[in-house]
Amino acid sequence: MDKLLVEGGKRLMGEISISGAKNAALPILCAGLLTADSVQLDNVPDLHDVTTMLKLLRQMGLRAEQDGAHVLLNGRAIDKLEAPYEMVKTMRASILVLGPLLSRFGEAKVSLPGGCAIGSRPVDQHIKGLQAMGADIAIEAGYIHAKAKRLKGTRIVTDMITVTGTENLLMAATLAEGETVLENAAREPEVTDLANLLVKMGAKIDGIGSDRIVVHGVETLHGASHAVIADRIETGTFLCAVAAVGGDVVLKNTRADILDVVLDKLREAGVILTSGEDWIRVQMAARPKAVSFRTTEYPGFPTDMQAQFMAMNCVAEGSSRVTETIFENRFMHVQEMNRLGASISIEGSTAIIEGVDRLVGAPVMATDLRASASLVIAAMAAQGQTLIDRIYHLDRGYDRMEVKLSAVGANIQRVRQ
Ligand SMILES: CC(=O)N[C@H]1[C@@H](OP(=O)(O)OP(=O)(O)OC[C@H]2O[C@@H](n3ccc(=O)[nH]c3=O)[C@H](O)[C@@H]2O)O[C@H](CO)[C@@H](O)[C@@H]1O
Ligand SMILES: C=C(OP(=O)(O)O)C(=O)O
Repeated sequence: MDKLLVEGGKRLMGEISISGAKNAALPILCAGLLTADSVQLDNVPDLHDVTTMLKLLRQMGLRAEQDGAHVLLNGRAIDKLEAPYEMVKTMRASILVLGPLLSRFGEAKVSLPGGCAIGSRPVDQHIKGLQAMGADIAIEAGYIHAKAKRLKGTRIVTDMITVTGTENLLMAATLAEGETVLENAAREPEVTDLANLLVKMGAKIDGIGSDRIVVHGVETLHGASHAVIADRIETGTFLCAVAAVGGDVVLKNTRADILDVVLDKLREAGVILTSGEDWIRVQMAARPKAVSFRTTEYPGFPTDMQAQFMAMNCVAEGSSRVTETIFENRFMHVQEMNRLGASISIEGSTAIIEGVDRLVGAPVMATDLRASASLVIAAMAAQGQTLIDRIYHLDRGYDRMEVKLSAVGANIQRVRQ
């Protein structure tokens, strides 16, 4: 099994190119199920989750040709309307095939995802929305089995804001009969990116980027070309790395306008940031100042950046409070950071971090995707060597993270033990 061996204490200098967003690429690949024409995608990141999604879509009969960041999809010959447990268990985003399959083919069978390290993560809102659109849904032997001759537009108010829930219902609504109103919709930039592709495919959507999306169903969708939006979480992860260890790095192929709150918090920590249309420069010469925050839905502070900021706070001057409001169990990195000498205690959904003068390398274990990234940052800020186990979590969502960081001066090696 692969591990990362990190020698800490190196400053970061140079340029990093940011990949396309995992959380946009995954729903966008599923949108290929909605048409018999070709969908041409660019800026698709090279990640295990993308590989898993392509495998899942191919076994349904979707043709997918991948050449680096280009992916060409064709949904003419789809003949299997099922997402099996073996795939869904390795990637929860597999649930995103449910809406498109049901809407275009009138049937879908998708394994229930089950819980994961960061929380129970039910999909009841996806089911509730599709039922409101007239789907007949049975839960049998761990599978969601959904049928509908043709989905019918309606007004859906989800109990909470859900990102993949909004995406599933949005895709389903494009081919439904009549008007669907999605109230309490997620406003994440990745939802907007998906909606922009759907419009290029002929979907009629109003309110894109707002919490009230109105979809006027059409009979069929056609092919389109689209470049996946930059990964704001990969961007934020590298910004936190520079904030924690110091340096001067330019992040290319990214956008500052989808990272407002994250950039504000970094400035509060003492980081110097400048940006242009598709780049962000991060400079850090001093020890960071501790920053407190609560995670919330976009445009608030993203839960997917919580662990990486905590790594920075571990070595910051002063104490901070970090409250997680989206997932009930997203502090699995705390024990591991404490093994490196951090001083973090947990009170309910709040972590209290007392910044320490130094962390010291030790063996640690990654428990989920962003926890893994936060351990890489903590290890880079620590003295000596840290061996990070279970990095398959990291590979699920980062495009060659250790290669990109090593190119700007980090000392990180992938080892097989
Ligand atoms: C592939 C993808 O895009 N993943 C992102 C997506 O996950 P995902 O879409 O799974 O997260 P949601 O936005 O759905 O979850 C938000 C909250 O709603 C709850 N919930 C959600 C749906 C539902 O039917 N019932 C329910 O109770 C969840 O358990 C969670 O507590 O948004 C999360 C929140 O920004 C991010 O951390 C993930 O990186
Ligand atoms: C939680 C995440 O992803 P997923 O929803 O795919 O588990 C993430 O990207 O941090």
